[in-house]
Amino acid sequence: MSSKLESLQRWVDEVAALTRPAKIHWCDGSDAEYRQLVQQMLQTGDLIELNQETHPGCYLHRSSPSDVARVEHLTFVCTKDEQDAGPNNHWMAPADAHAKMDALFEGSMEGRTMYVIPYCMGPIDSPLARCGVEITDSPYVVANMRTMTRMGAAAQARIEREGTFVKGLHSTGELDPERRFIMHFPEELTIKSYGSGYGGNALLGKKCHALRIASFQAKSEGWLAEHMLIVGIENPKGETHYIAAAFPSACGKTNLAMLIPPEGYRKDGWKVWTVGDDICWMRPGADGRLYAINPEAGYFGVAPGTSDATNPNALTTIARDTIFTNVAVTADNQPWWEGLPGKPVTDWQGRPYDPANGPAAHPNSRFTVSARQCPTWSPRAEDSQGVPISAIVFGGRRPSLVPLVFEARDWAHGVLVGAAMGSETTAAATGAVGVLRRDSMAMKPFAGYHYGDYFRHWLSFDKPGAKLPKIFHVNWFRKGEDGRFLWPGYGDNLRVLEWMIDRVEGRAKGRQTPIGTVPSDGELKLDGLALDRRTVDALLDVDHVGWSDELAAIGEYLHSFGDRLPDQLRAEQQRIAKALKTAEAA
Ligand SMILES: Nc1nc2c(ncn2[C@@H]2O[C@H](COP(=O)(O)OP(=O)(O)OP(=O)(O)O)[C@@H](O)[C@H]2O)c(=O)[nH]1
Ligand SMILES: O=C([O-])CC(=O)C(=O)O
Ligand SMILES: [Mn+2]
Repeated sequence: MSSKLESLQRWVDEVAALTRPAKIHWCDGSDAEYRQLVQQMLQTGDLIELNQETHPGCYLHRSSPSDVARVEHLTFVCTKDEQDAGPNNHWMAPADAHAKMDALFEGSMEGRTMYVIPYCMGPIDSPLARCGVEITDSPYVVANMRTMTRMGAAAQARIEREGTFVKGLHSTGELDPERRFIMHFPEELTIKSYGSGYGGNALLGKKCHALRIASFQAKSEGWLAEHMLIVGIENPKGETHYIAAAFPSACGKTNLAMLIPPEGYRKDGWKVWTVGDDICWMRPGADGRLYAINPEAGYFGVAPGTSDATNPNALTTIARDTIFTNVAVTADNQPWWEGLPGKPVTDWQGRPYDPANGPAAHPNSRFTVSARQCPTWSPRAEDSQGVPISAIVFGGRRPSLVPLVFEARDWAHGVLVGAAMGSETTAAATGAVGVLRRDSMAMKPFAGYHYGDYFRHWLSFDKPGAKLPKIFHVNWFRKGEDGRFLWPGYGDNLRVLEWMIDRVEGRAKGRQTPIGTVPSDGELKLDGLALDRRTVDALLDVDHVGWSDELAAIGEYLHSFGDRLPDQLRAEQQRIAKALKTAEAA
C-alpha cells in the first residue's frame, strides 16, 4: 500500500470511529455491485420497480416529502476568514462547523453500512479531471454516484497515484429538516453533509465538489468551474462549434444540451452533440483558447416538462436503466410527470392521485441516467483535453425587458453581463418560486468564495495571447401581454445559436445597441416559424428607459460586494449606463 492510500485509509478509519457503522463497503463501481445494491433497495423499499417491459432497468425512489430540493439556507462555506466566503454565501467558522457536524455524525451510521465511494470528476485520464471520495450511509447515493461520476477502482487508482482527493462525508441522518446542514471547507478540500438524501445535497460529487470546492480550487489554479452545459453545433459542412451556457437551475440547460434541430435545419444537415448538461470545467490551452470538459458522467435532470415535444432526446435517454426520484406512476406502473401523455394514478408521495394535492410529480422530480445513453452523446465527451469553446452564453428567466439575444462587446463587458444575470426562482431550491433574483453566472448557490474575487478571476482570463470565446446573453422566457412566451424555445433555440456562430465566424454584422449587439434585420433565420413582425421586434427590442433602471439596479447589486468588487466591472456598468442615457436623449 502506498503512503497516499494511507491518508485515505486513515480518514475512513476516523469516520468509522465517529459514525460507528455495522459494516464498511469500498465501492468498486462494478455491474455486480450495482445489481446487488438495487436488489437490496428493492427489499427495503428505497427503490420501487417500474414497468420493466416499457422501462427496463428503471426504478422509482420516493424521498421524504420534506427533502425534495437543495437547501440553500442550510448550505455553508466555512473559510477561515469570513470575508473569503463573501456576502453570496452563508458562513460559519470552520471549528464551529466541524464541531456541529461531528456531533450530528456521532453514531449516525449505527446498524447501517458505510459506503466508501472513490470517484473521478471528468474523463479518468484527463489532466482537467479531479478526484474525490464520498463516504455515505445511503445506498441510493451510491447508485446515483455510480451514474453521475466515474466511480470505483479506476478512480481509486488515480487517487493513489495523485495523493490528493476531496473528502466528502454524508449521512442521511433522521431526515429532520431542522437538523440538516451542507458544509464546505474549501481550504481543507472537505465537505460534510447531514440530514438530506436529495440530489445536490447528497451526491457530493455534483454541486458540492464540482462547483463549490472546484471553483475555489480553480481560482488559485487558473481555471473555471461553472454551472454550464456544453453543446457541440455541427453545421452542414461538418464544422463543429462548442458552446458553454450558464442558466440557473431549472432554466433550460439540459434542454439546450440535447436540442433537436428544427426540421429545415435537419434537412440541411445540422447536428447537435451533447457534451454536458450541468457543469463545465474549462482552462486555457496552449493555443490560448478555453478548453472544457464535463466533469460528470450522467444527467440528474428535471423530469416535469420533459416530453416528445420539448426534449425527445431526453425521453429516449431515460427509457431504460434510469432512477426516477419523486415522479408519479401510471396504472401500468410507468413513470409519469406533467407534460407526458397518459395519466397518473399514484402521485410522487405514493398517494392515489388527486389534483387537489397539487401536481402528480414533484416539480423538482428528477431522473438519473448515464450520459452515454443520450442519442446525441458527443464523440468528444470523453476527450481528455476537452473541447474548445467558441461562445459562452448567459441567460435566465426574464419575462420582460431582456431581449432574446445580445452579444457583449468584449470579455470585460461579458463578465459584467454574467455578473448582472437575473432570473425568476424555480422549484430546484426550496423557497418562493417566480421571484426575480440576481444570480451571477448562475453560480449564486454554487460559487465557493467571494463573488467579488470570483468576478476578478473571470476578468483575469483576458490577457495577452488569450483567444477567448465571445460572450452572449439569451432569454427564452420573455412574455407577451397575454402572459405567453413570445419565443417558441427548445429546438428553435438553434436559430439563435446559429446567429452566435455567424458572429464568431464574422458572417453576421449585427446591430449595435447600448447594451450590446443584437441581430440586425434578417440575420436570425425564422423561416418556418409562425412569428409575426411585431413579435420579432418585441423579442429584439432594447427599451432604453427600462434598461437604465436595470443598470441602476445592477450598480446597486455590484455595490453589495464592497471593496472586493473589481473597479473594471464598476467601470463597465457606468459605461453602459452612460450610453443608455445618451441614447435616451437622442
Ligand atoms: N419556454 C421554454 N421553456 C424551456 C426552454 N428550455 C427549457 N425549458 C423548461 O425549463 C424547465 C427546466 O429545464 P431544464 O433543461 O431541465 O433545466 P436545467 O437548467 O437543466 O436545470 P437543473 O438541472 O436544475 O440545473 C423545464 O420545464 C423545461 O421544459 C425553452 O427554450 N423555452
Ligand atoms: O443539484 C441539484 O439538486 C440539481 C441541480 O442540478 C440544480 O439544482 O442545479
Ligand atoms: Mn443544475
